[in-house]
Amino acid sequence: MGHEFGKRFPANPKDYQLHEEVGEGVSATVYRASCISMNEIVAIKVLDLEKCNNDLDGIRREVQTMRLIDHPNLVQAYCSFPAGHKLWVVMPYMAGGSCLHIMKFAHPEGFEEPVIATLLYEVLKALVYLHGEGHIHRDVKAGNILIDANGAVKLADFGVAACMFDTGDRQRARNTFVGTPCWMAPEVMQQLHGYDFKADIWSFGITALELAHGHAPFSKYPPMKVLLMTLQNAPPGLDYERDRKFSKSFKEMISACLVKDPKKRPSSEKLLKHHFFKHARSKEYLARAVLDGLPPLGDRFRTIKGRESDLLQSRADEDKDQLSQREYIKGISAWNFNLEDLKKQAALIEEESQGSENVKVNDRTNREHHGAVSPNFEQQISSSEKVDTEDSVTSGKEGLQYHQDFGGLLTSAFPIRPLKALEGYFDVFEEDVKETSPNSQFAKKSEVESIISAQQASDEVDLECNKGKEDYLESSSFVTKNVDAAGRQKFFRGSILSEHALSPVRILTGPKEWNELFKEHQFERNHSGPLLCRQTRDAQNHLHVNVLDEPSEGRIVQRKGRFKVTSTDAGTKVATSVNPSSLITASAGLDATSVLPILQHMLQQNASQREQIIKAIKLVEQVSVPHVERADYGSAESSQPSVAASRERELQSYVLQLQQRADYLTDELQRMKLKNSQFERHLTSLLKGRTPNNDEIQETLLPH
Ligand SMILES: Nc1ncnc2c1ncn2[C@@H]1O[C@H](COP(=O)(O)OP(=O)(O)OP(=O)(O)O)[C@@H](O)[C@H]1O
Repeated sequence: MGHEFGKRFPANPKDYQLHEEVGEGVSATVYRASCISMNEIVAIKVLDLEKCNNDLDGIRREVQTMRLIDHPNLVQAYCSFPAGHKLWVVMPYMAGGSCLHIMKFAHPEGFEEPVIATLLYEVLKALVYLHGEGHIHRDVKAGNILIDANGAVKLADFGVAACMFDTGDRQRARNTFVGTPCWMAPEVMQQLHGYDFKADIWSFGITALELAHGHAPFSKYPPMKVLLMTLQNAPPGLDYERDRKFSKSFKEMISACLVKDPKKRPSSEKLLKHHFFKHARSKEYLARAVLDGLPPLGDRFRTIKGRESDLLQSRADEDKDQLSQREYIKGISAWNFNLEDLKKQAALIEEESQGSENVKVNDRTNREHHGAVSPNFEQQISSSEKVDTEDSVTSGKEGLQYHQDFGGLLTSAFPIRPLKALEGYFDVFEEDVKETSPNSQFAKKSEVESIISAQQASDEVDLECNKGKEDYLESSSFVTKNVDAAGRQKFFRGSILSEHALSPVRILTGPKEWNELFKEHQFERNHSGPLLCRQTRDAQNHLHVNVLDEPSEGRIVQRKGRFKVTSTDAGTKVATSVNPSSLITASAGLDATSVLPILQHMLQQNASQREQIIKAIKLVEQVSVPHVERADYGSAESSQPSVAASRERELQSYVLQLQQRADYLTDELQRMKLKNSQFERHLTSLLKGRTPNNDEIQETLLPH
């Protein structure tokens, strides 16, 4: 093949002498080497086939692409050949190393603007060529921008490059989840409509920020959180205040690249004409500005590696969320996701507000300048910001707040099917994704869905059944009245037990009332059918919250096939309480992956409590009837009025007690039913892929 100067490089390991290591990726180690016969320094990338997870097709593609491309700004392969279990790829030696390494070594705060303009201009020329040839690079980042001893810039690493002209399986592969999270375009994460070369433009914009700051946006967060933040936050950008040293044209160029709608991003060709690139300078300038005074690449590589291993050592005992930083230091890449790490990191995702605060401030500025955030994302942002507690009263507040917290939590944590985005890349089974997807579009007719619809149907019947009780409920003192903005009366039923102490006794004056009560509760038994059915099925499917499971690994809050999310934090909250209201409070602080199982757990709790109440009512009925009969019999038999009177008083007091108990149980049952229907409505609306609005939330709080 031999591109350079028409030379043909030998395809035999014996013709090369490996020197020091100059770079390391997940699947490969790069050495400075000599081609003995040609007396030339080259770089040899030694790909460990065993570490490549049998992705031989991927390797073949990488090598093929590297050999076919022919552009001064792309690292070409001179030749490649097997050596034992390894594959050697011979390529030009880029003595300056990667921009990431240079930054780590000498520019931790990033480069000056003229350097950035020069680097990016060269990279962009490479992209124009690649895109023109129908390739998407898919891994544009500082770690893949190499500089040679003369200051020439080349884009490297075609490990995940894809061809736009691929069809069939290869086209499907093109639409999979590859790249490095911080640099990955939202549409690549989403996998809704596939993506094209505009994905590289997004990564290019992120790389610009990386070169400006020394690190990519969100780089301190775990990959899973990066995904969520990229999807839900407005695009990152240069801050008009903090990044004052950078020009307006630089800020505008980045803004143009980091538009969430790929259609609104410029093509590489168009971007090349951006006035920012007028600041680009010569390779001589770059060599002077960046490489002067740097030790040889091998030495730098050793120093950086040493520093990193020291850092890793000193952080060995640190908290798990430091993991992301270490990943970044290692140079996290498309190929070095550790599935176990990722799962753990996923479990560590906390509520966004804290971490994304800075970004959001910045985002606002960006949004003003972008004006191009897709409506979808705007909606996601605003829905998570939506909070309105004005018309809630003490008892209702708790429930309303919960609904808002819960809705917000889910909206923010599941902006666009994160598991769907991970499908095919991590070992998340298709059926797992369907099961967990809040959007039923991805599920056939999921079990949860069918249970919900069964429950809804049963709720409708229940509404009919409860019509007659409205008066009773409204007159009850523990139905808290409130007036909404439209002047309608709203009723919030509190769940505080002390309220029941104040509730008026519902006097059951005769067998007719007892009968009615009995009928009502018979109906409740039917009503609870689907819930019990769900409990059984859930138990079979291990969908329940395993409160006491696997303590050594942290609590399992979700077990889905092989995808297991663990969270010590969440687990503690779940484990310490089985009281639904405390679960509600706890859930506000949980990561979203754990909310649905908690909700299921609460529903199960409600169902079993309901069953207990019904049993208790039956017991009360059985106990009370013989007593009444005995009273009648006793009074008929007795000829002594005083004995009869005292017996009657005794019985009356007993009946009263039973009535109070029955009342309490009825109320309890009502509350449980109310809670159930709230949760079910929530679940239904979540399955329909939207957050209920305030009216719907309030409606769910009304007694039925
Ligand atoms: N031709 C070269 N000359 C000098 N250094 C190189 C060359 N090619 C690669 N490197 C160095 O080796 C590192 C790893 O190379 P490369 O990115 O190709 O490996 P990889 O396993 O594909 O990496 P990744 O983990 O990013 O996928 C680069 O970041 C760079 O620092």
